[in-house]
Amino acid sequence: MVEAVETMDGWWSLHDLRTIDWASWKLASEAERQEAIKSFEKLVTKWDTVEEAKNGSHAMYKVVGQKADLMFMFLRPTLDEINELETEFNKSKFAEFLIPAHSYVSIIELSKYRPAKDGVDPETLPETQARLKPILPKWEHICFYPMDRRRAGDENWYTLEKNVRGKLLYEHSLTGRKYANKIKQFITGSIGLDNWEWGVTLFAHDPLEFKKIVYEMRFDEVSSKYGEFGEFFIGNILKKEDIASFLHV
Ligand code: VOV
Repeated sequence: MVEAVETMDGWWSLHDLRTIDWASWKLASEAERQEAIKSFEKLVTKWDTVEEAKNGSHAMYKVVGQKADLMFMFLRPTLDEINELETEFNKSKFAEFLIPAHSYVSIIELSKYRPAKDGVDPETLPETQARLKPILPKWEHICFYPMDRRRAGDENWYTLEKNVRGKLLYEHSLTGRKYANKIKQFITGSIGLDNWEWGVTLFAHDPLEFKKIVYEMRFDEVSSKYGEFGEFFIGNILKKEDIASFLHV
């Protein structure tokens, strides 16, 4: 029987995408719009406080294209906290002008393909803990997409021996390392949690780097033979201080 791989699981994650109902936003009174903006800013301040206390993290982006207008990525220690956060958001004045566009539930995941060094469980290392409970970068651009590992005929990831999968992922990591300082990647696992097996969230200063890394990785065996991809979402950062001008009509 093929051996599964053990995973190290960190903070829970929610990608929450919303479309702004611009028609009702424009029909609202100026006082109502101001109330909605204030409610949104208040929430962001609360999320910032959680992040400062290192009890979670968030990212907030304006989506390019018509799939949504806003993309949030929330990280919290428990699924309950994720749920509380989205419910509080849904109850806010601002949410009266938002239409859910898409959501994705997963958990920050690292896998244990490499044998433990000197018998030390990697999960106990501070650097691993920092990667499992990361503070998301506030870089200018985000790219999010879900993916699966193929399970078809001879191209079946789940019938490959663990050491073969480990080797293919090691080769994948070599391509990834070329993008150090250009791309920050967060892999969230969603097997048993959502429709795809992993979520890939990338941050970049230059959005062209998304195309470059994804293109180059398409030729790595782990992607060319065993990668299946879902919808892509691309966004530009929305800073708290720019909320009012972004929503100005
Ligand atoms: C920015 C660079 C970068 C780097 C350095 C990097 C490195 C690594 C390492 C070392 C490992 C394995 C151990 C672990 O940490 O789990 C992984 C794992 C993984 N990756 Fe990756 N990846 C990157 C980037 C990166 C990208 C751009 C993609 C999308 C691939 C594409 O074709 O569109 C991706 C996917 C994944 C996935 C889905 C997994 C989990 C697969 C599984 O079967 O378990 N990844 N990845």
